[in-house]
Amino acid sequence: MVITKDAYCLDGLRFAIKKAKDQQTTVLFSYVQKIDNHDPIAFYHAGRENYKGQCFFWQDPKKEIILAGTGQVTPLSSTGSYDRYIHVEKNWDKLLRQAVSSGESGVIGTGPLLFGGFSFDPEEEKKTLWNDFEDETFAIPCYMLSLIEGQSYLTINRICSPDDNEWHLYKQVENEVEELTDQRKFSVSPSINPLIKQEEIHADAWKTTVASAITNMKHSSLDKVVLARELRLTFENDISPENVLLQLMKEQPDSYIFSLESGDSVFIGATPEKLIKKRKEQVFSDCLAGSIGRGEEEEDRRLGEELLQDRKNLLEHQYVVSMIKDAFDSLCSSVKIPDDGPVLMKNRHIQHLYTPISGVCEEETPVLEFVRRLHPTPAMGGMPKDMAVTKIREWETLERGMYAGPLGWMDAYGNSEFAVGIRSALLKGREASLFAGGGVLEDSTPEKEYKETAIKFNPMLSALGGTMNE
Ligand SMILES: C=C(O[C@H]1C=CC=C(C(=O)O)[C@@H]1O)C(=O)O
Ligand SMILES: [Mg+2]
Repeated sequence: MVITKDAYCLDGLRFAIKKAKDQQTTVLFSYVQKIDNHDPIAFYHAGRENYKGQCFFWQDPKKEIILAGTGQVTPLSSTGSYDRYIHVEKNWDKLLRQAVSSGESGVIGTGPLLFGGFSFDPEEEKKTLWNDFEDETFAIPCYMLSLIEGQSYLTINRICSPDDNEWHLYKQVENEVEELTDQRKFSVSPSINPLIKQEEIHADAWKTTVASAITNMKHSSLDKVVLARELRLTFENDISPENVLLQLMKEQPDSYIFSLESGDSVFIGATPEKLIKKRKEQVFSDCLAGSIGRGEEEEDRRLGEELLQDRKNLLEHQYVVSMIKDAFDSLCSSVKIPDDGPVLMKNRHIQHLYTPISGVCEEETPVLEFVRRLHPTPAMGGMPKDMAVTKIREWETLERGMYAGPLGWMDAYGNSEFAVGIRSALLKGREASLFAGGGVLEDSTPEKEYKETAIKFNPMLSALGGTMNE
């Protein structure tokens, strides 16, 4: 990527178009500007007026990086059966090699940035629920607001061709930016949207599947499989993703809050689970598996203690730790895991066993090499990995689509972060499909797993305004 010293967007555009002319190619142009503090949901909302189906939102648990993107300069096309991680990485590298960046360059989470997600299993039989999404749905936004350490940055991205005119492009961008950053237009009032129907999809059949998975595990080398189910909600009016995001930000402040739009669908959620965070040579992941509900003070403490002592949950967690450790060991020169066992991670509706893991790798190691080796961890798939994915394909009746898949971003400066798309829902007009799964082991019971998944629906149920599970 060429970083120009141009302080003005127009100068940078001129440089990019000249480069496109000289090399008879297309050039990704990126301009970054510091702007006055701006509300990311207002930006997202404004973006949906012209770019509905092409917006995204991201907020990490520490609120280090908040992103709201709108429009797509170029979606990364899907090519069928290949290594999808290499495909995304190669296309991204190719675009960056030709890129020109100007303005405030070099700030994490600004400038050219690829945002999107991978489906859980590209070999899953496609029905209709997820037909708006590809197995890898990634794009570079036309406009992006980044909140980094309290400072707002606006990124403008464009693909420049040899015969583009800089004035023409500049005027177009200027008008669009004005519309997007006009906060006066913004009033997301938590509108009343009555719930018409709330339906658990094949709950009894799911319990039967869990029971036969348990039997299967007793007679095979399958140690763990995560089985998921669906809850479907219908509202009177179209669901507003802005309202859902606002609610999630309020209720799940310690989770990743995300939305990824494609066509008429919005994949949205508040996931507590990091898959991989990369800051140059530093990498981090979360081992999160093993769950119990929350209670009033004393009850909550007792539940936490119970979880920390529970053999089944500790084993369910341990499979995740050892798999993530192996993946880190294969790519890192050093790996750190606390040696005093898991601690509790408490969110509004649920508590989990949690072990953080970190490592140091070569700065050049592609983040998607980590994603490839990690996904799906035994918290999303099972153990052994390939066998569990095959069994999920065979046994589950829901369409997972992007649920439990890696979702996140990569910037041009060696920073990236992917979470796993759980505690999530697919919104389509008036309908929401919520997903929740649980780690099934030999000594699971279908009833307990059923209750655990019921609790896991609650973050999305609460944000959408559904009837909460106990
Ligand atoms: C698969 C989900 O959660 C995973 C993450 C944390 C704890 C889990 C568990 O205890 O079963 C699951 O492995 C989900 O929320 O849909
Ligand atoms: Mg569990």
